[in-house]
Amino acid sequence: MTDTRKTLDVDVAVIGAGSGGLSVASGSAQLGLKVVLFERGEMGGDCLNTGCVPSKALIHTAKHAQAMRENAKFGIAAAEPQIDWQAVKSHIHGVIEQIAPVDSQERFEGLGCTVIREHARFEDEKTLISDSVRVTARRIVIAAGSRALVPPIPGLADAPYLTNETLFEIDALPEHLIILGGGPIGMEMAQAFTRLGSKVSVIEMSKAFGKADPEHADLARRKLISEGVELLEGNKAEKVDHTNGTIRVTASSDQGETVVEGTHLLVALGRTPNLDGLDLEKGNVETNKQGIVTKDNLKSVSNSRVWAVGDIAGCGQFTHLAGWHASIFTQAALMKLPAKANPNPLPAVTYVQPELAQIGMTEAEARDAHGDKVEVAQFAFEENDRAIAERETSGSVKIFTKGGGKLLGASVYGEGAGDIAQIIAYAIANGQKLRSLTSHISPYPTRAEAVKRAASSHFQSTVFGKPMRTAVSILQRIP
Ligand SMILES: Cc1cc2nc3c(=O)[nH]c(=O)nc-3n(C[C@H](O)[C@H](O)[C@H](O)COP(=O)(O)OP(=O)(O)OC[C@H]3O[C@@H](n4cnc5c(N)ncnc54)[C@H](O)[C@@H]3O)c2cc1C
Ligand SMILES: NC(=O)c1ccc[n+]([C@@H]2O[C@H](COP(=O)([O-])OP(=O)(O)OC[C@H]3O[C@@H](n4cnc5c(N)ncnc54)[C@H](O)[C@@H]3O)[C@@H](O)[C@H]2O)c1
Repeated sequence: MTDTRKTLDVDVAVIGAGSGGLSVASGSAQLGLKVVLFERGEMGGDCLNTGCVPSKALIHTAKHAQAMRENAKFGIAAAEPQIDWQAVKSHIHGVIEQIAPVDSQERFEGLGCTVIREHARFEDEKTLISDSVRVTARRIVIAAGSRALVPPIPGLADAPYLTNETLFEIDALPEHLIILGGGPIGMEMAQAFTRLGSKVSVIEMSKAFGKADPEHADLARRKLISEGVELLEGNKAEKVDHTNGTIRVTASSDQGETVVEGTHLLVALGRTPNLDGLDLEKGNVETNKQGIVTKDNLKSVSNSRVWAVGDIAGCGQFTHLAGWHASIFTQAALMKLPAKANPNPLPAVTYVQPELAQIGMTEAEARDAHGDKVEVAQFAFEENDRAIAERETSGSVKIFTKGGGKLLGASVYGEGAGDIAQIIAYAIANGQKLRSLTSHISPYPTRAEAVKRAASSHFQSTVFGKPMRTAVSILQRIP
């Protein structure tokens, strides 16, 4: 049979139109390069269609529902919210539709990219093929993302389980949602569905919010439990079975076996890279369990034409990291600059309410690296006037430094933590020291004042200590 594929020769070929691939394609096209962008599914990838956007839209709905229950403290009659799940889904899809034009085929064609809505795979080290085209490219960027990891837990594959790809499409609110995994997906969805009226049980083999600051994770954990989430920590999911609409998960812990019965099951046990179907051996692209094996500038270790960005680069799964990767590709591959993918610092925000934000090193990582030199500057929202006015005072800002005020990382737990933490991320990224967080006028009353107050607390003893008091008293003699 004759091969009728159209042949294209381009500067940059991108596999995947998610957060990473779209940023690579738009940057490359705007630099005047010839770009082909392959997407086999929806433009926008996970973040827009099945990840960040629908989850945050759902979380916001749930926040409103919870506010109704808690209204009495503001002098408004509290009420149990009536949830119209179909309307909630319309809200979620409305949000996706509103953002979708930014990621659309039309927009990228407008930027000059050739968009091929097909599955791409390697033919050889410099060629990609899909059903209708054969593309040779100077640079090939793999941005094929990841999907929910479904481990070989006996019975799971045969059970009617949900993942982030199906969760936002369910017909009715779950009566009892069992969630496997207490990471960001599990905990964000646990709080949201509990607030919407589902009974939720989370089965987590270790600790929920396991990557967060332990003190802040504990506050977040208690908050979710107080709202009704059943949290089974230290419980490993070992077996799943289902009959007549009931799903049973058997979990094991040091105390023995527990069986949890529910109506729905969400698998949130981490992610696995979308490596299959790419014929990576033909492209001589080395992989491991995390994804494509790259150098520290994201270039493949085995094929110098190939680069990896986003989840498939195997070094974290965040939309902002995928965007950062795209900028590293642009600098390293296109501008030949010595850019490195190691983000400084990487923010990780879990959008439970209140939010839980981690910037750069955790305290434990800081102590591992710098031992006793690590100091913690902290300020609690209990003493923040805005937090008091809004009656949401849980949490604090914690900033981790080493001798001389070098900023290493921070953890913020509290309302708006993701926004507040950006001030610290900016300071770290620009090589500023702790003192720099005290040198601006912070508007009153804002929660972000807590950053300045935390940083200032570090200098309290210097500013108001005995030597300074003595010096000031002497200076008062000067007329
Ligand atoms: C429920 C959930 C909530 C999340 N919330 C957040 C959040 O709040 N903040 C945050 O920063 N991150 C969040 N994330 C993570 C974030 O969604 C991902 O890190 C991000 O989408 C990764 O972007 P990517 O470009 O690497 O991959 P993706 O967005 O997955 O895009 C990859 C694209 O490649 C396409 N593709 C794959 N193989 C091929 C092929 N062979 N040919 C053609 N096309 C192909 C896929 O169809 C897909 O569209 C969340 C994830 C989930 C699941
Ligand atoms: N707000 C955000 O930025 C956001 C939100 C959602 C997802 N994400 C990204 O998606 C990634 C994946 O999230 P996730 O929550 O699916 O994964 P995760 O890897 O962060 O958490 C999975 C959890 O499952 C537990 N686990 C594993 N096997 C188990 C078993 N057999 N029984 C019980 N527990 C088990 C692990 O201990 C872990 O705590 C995140 O790491 C993050 O990068 C980000």
